[in-house]
Amino acid sequence: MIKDNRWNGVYSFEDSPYLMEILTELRSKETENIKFRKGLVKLGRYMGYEFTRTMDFKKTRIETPLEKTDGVASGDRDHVFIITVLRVAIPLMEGLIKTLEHARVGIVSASRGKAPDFEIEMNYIKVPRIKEEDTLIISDPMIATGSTLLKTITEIKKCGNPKRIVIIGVLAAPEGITAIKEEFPDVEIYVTKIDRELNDKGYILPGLGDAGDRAFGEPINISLLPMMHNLE
Ligand SMILES: O=P(O)(O)OC[C@H]1O[C@H](OP(=O)(O)OP(=O)(O)O)[C@H](O)[C@@H]1O
Ligand SMILES: O=c1cc[nH]c(=O)[nH]1
Ligand SMILES: [Mg+2]
Repeated sequence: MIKDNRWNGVYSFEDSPYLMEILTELRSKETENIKFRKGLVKLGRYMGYEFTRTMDFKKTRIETPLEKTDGVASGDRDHVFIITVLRVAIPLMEGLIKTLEHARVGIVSASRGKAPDFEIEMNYIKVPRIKEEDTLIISDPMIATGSTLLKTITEIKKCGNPKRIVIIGVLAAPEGITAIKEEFPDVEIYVTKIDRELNDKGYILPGLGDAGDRAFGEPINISLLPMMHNLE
C-alpha cells in the first residue's frame, strides 16, 4: 500500500505486482464480461485483505491443546458496513465480503449524466442504520469526476455517523480525488491505481472504459424496446 503525497488519506496498491496483473487484465479491451467480473471479485478480495492492515484488532489469550498463548481477535472487522454503488460495485463488493465477512450491506443506485454537468440520478437508497463503531466502506470501482461519490457520501451521512468513511475502488482520476477531498477531507480513499487524467467525456485515462458496461453489457435504451419487438 502506497500513500499518495498529493492528498491526505489517499492510498494505492501499485506496490503489489499481483494486483497490477489483475488491473492490466481489466484494462485490456480483449477482456470480456465474465473475466472482467471475476477480476473485480479478485481485486475486492485482496484489497479487502490489504485494508485490514489499517483496522484495529484485539489481543486475546487462548489455549491450544498444549498450552496457553497470545492471539489476535477480530475488532473493527466485526463492525464493517459496505455501501455498494450500482451497478459495477456488485462484483467488487462480492470480493470485499470474502475478507470482511461480517459486513452489513447497503445498496444505492447512481447513474451519471453526460458532460459537462455529470448530474447524478440517485433513486434507490436501501441502507440500514449505520452505527458509530462502523467502518463504512463505499465500494465503487471508478472515481472519475467524483460526482457519484459526492452524492453518495452526502446521502449516506444521513443514515448515521460512522467511525470511518472509506472509499475502496479500482481506478481514480486526480480530478475526482481532489473534488472528494475538498468537500470531505476526512474520507479515506484506497484504489488499485491513480490514473493520469480525465478526458472531456469524463472517462479516466488510460482507464478501462465504461466499467458497468464491461462487467454487465451496454444497456439498451428502454424507449427503443417496443420497436425492437415490432410492437410499433
Ligand atoms: O466519478 P464519476 O464521474 O461520478 O463517475 C464514476 C461512476 O461512473 C460509473 O458508474 P455509471 O454511472 O457508469 O453507472 P453503471 O455502473 O451503472 O454503468 C462508476 O461505477 C462510478 O459510479
Ligand atoms: O472511465 C470511467 C469514468 C466513469 N465511469 C466509468 O465506468 N469509467
Ligand atoms: Mg457505466
